[in-house]
Amino acid sequence: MAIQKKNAKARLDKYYYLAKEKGYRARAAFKLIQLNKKYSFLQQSKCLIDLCAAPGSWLQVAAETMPVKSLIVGVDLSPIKPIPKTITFQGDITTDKCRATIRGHLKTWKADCVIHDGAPNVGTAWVQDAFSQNELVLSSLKLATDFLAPNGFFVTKVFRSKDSAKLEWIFKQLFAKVEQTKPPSSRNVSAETFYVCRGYKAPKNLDPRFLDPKYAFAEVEDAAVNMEARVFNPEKKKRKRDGYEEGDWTQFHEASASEFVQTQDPIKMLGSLNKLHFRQDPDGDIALAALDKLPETTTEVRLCCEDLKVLGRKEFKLLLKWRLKARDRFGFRQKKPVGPESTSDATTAGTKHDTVAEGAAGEEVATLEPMDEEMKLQEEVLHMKELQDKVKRKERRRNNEVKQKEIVRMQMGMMVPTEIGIEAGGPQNDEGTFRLRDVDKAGIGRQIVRGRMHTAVEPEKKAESEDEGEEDEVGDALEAQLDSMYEQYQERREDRDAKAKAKRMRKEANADHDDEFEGFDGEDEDEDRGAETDASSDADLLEDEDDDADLEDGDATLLNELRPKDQMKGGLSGRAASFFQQDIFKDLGGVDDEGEDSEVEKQRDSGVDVDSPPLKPTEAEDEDEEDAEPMDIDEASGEEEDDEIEDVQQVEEDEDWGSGDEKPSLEHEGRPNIDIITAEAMTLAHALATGKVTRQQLEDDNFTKYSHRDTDGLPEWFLDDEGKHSKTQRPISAEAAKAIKEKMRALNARPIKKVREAKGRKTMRAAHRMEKLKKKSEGLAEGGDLSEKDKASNIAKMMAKAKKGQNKRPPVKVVRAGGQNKGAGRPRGVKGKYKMVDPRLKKDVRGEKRLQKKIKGKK
Ligand SMILES: C[S@@+](CC[C@H](N)C(=O)[O-])C[C@H]1O[C@@H](n2cnc3c(N)ncnc32)[C@H](O)[C@@H]1O
Repeated sequence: MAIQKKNAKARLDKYYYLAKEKGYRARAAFKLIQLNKKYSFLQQSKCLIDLCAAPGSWLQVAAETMPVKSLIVGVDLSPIKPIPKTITFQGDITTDKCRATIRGHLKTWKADCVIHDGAPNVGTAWVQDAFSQNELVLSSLKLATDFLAPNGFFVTKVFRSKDSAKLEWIFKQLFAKVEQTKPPSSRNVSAETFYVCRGYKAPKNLDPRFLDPKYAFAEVEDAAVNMEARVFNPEKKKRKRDGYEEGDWTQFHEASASEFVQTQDPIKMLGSLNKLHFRQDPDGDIALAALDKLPETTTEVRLCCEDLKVLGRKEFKLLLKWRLKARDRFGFRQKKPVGPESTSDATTAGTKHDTVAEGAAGEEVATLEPMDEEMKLQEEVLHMKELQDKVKRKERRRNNEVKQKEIVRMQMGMMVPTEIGIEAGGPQNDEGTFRLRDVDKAGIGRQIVRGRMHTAVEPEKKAESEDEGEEDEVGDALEAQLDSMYEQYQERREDRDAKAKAKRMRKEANADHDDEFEGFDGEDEDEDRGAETDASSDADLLEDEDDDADLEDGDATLLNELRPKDQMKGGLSGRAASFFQQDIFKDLGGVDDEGEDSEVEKQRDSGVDVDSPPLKPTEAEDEDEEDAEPMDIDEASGEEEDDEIEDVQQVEEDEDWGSGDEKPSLEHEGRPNIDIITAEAMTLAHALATGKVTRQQLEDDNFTKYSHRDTDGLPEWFLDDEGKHSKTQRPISAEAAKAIKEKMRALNARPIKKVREAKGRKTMRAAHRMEKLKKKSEGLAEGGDLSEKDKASNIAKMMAKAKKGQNKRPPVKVVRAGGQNKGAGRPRGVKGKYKMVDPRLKKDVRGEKRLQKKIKGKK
């Protein structure tokens, strides 16, 4: 009794008290809480079935953890007191009635989770208990297969026994992931463990035998017992944890010695028996009697037969030898002819069965065919090949992953196409796109060696390109691919960034404008170029620029093409050239003069705006992230400035500049109205004006690596990138920088368009009012009844009123909240501004005022 009390006390651990404190019906609640903490299956489920649920602590946990309005059904042999948000009923989970009842509760639903904590009425015998618990698990699994939704959970308690491995195997066939775990609240002394099975595979057809305990727990023939090991390695004894073998309810097994001699499987007999006897039965066994009398049946043999369980390897050997001799005597043993084959068999077997096999040679020992040398080699080769394939597959997978990542990065705009080439080569191809071999293939290498990149004017190139047509095609395809990728990148960028789009459109507009004046189109150029390349060489063409005018049309086109675009039409850009072709410049000597031209060009290059007066930077320009900020003097440069000038002009035409006198004239006394818009230009102008530099020096200084840059044939992305970073750096003085800064500040200080408009509207309204007033006062003055004094005072009053009303704001109407003005929205019949007040607010305000008065009075 005392012992019983002690045991009962030991069971009242912290979980017991915790369960009491929290109001759970059993400490088992914490097992589910801890399982759920690890696998979070309750939160994910909207429908749950609790098998063997009484007294209901798991149901309590499920009800408080699962989402609201979840369907929770519990069943047990014992009645369950009602639990809020759950449906419970009494039933045996092994019966069809229980299945039908669950079906009735679930209707069309499928369970996301089936939990099972069943325990049969234990206590009779351990093996029996474990078996029935496992049977119960199979029954619960059967129900789970009926009701679980695909990917559902099955959580079950299993008692550790020899069948738990079989159960685990079954779980693994039905679920994607199976884990065994023991929550901390499960007592260590208990053999219970829990299986959490995730991802129900929901097979369409399931063999009923699969979940039948008869088949599921059936013993596999002799697989577990290794008789050979028992005989040849008797010293190595395995502890038998399961107790007696299934179906083997006696401890002692014996057989007659004659049976041992006659058997085909002596090893099995020696491994499983306890004794070989020589006892004669009443009906008699002649073989046994003969055996008993045999001289080979020595006392040692008899002693060994007495207790086989204590024998060692040597003794077993002795018994086997004795058996063979006896069989010889009885004529059972047919010796095989001794040949090389049998010898090799014996040797092979010998290695396996040691010396015992020698005695058994030619009769009972299983023989293995030795592996042929050639086959061995073949197998090795196959193995190597498999290994190689594996490595290749791994490599390919890695490459694919890299490519995949690259694509994702491209799609997310994290990578610009300039980076693609580098990575496109893949991990193996470190040199990537920039391999010299590829460059050479495209013929670019030879051009670089000659010191130029232009491809159109090399006659020998044509021949080469015929030979290397295929290679060029590859290069072209690559280039086209890069171009299209760059276009896609630009489009994406424009979608994201309106400034980029605005910039592109400006650029396009300018390009169109230029084309308009250049007077030839690209296609013609190409054709002409094709015709002329054979006959001309760079050197000839560049030798004498004065001969340009004498050349035929085709030659002129070709020459134009060969020069940088900036130098077209007398050193001016197409647009500038067309500008100076106007009639008004005809009589001006300086315009056509080359020196003048180049001067203008250089001024343009250095930021001197030859066409327009100082302008306020346009909104679009301000926004453009890549254009230099007005204050950002360092970043301004030749080529960009060229763009800048044209941009401003372009917008200037659309801009509303207000009064006409602000609109700049394009000319000043027949000459271009020159203004200085950058610090570089200001510095340059200052240096020229003060004679610090001469024109010659200026020209020399302007001859830089950027002067004759040939951009034809270069991809757009490259040019864009170059335009951003590769710029001429011109010197600027501190004074010039300061002056430009001041100028920009003054420009920025101008009111914005909207403010100007508002002011204009105000002025216009005032003018209207004055007009009205004027008309009224005229009427008053003409009225004959009034005296002059009255007329004057009336007019003065009217004027004063008008003046007063000018600044007067319309009154704010106070509306009482509540009644018909309940709720949101404008109160009915109220126009203009209004303020809602309620009686409470009024009272509060009054109270506040009274209080303030009191405080003041006391002071
Ligand atoms: C450990 S209790 C379950 C405790 C429960 N999980 C809780 O949290 O309260 C085991 C239950 O299994 C039930 N059980 C055993 N065999 C059953 C069967 N064939 N059908 C239904 N319930 C069964 C028992 O009645 C017992 O209530």
